[in-house]
Amino acid sequence: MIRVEGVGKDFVLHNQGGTAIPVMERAELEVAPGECVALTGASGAGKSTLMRMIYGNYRVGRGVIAVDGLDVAQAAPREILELRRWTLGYVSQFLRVLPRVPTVEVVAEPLLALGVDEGEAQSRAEALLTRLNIPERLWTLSPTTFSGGEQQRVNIARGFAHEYPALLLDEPTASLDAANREEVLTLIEEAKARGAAIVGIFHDVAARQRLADREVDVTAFAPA
Ligand SMILES: Nc1ncnc2c1ncn2[C@@H]1O[C@H](COP(=O)(O)OP(=O)(O)OP(=O)(O)O)[C@@H](O)[C@H]1O
Repeated sequence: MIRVEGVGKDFVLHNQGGTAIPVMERAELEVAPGECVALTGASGAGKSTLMRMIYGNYRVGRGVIAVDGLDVAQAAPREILELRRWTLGYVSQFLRVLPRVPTVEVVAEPLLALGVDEGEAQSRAEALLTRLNIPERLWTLSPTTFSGGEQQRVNIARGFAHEYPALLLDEPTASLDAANREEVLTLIEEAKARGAAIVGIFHDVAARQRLADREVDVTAFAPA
């Protein structure tokens, strides 16, 4: 479902005379449906960079990144948007939303974008918010003023609203208490069980050991 082959990347520092800093070389990764692969390696090793390339946020310098058969490295922006709508979900560490949009709409939005009926999208959003212990009185408010943990749970609810065949998870349990962490781990296990291919960054070692079928240390992809 996700295949990374011979991927390399340089960051070009435009504000420093266009200096090119190589950050990755010969990256390889393969994730099958129903499998969870954890990216490991010290801070700065390139875990987030690889994940952002898979999502199409960072341009791929060299090599192939195929997601459900689409080469993200060569795809047109329109194809990447389609891939994100239907196939590839991404739960980043931080929630980014438009101001004044109610929480329940933030969560339902990926379903509405797929043409799911409004009532159905709303009830799926409400079920996820309930599961993730976001009190009902907050559903009609914008999440912009929520606590860090509440925002993270809204972000997770949004990322799990549609059953994406492939998921990228960046520290999904980072600021959660024990009960909510458990709920999120269960959601991820359910996604695996229905066949989602998952790439995750988990600094939470116990979470990583529980969820990951394999670990890939990105330090191996450091430029020589
Ligand atoms: N937009 C950017 N421009 C220039 N350099 C960048 C950019 N993004 C990341 N880097 C550099 O690429 C390297 C890898 O960073 P990355 O964030 O991928 O590491 P990481 O393994 O995810 O680290 P952490 O665990 O701390 O999040 C770092 O040296 C970082 O400074």
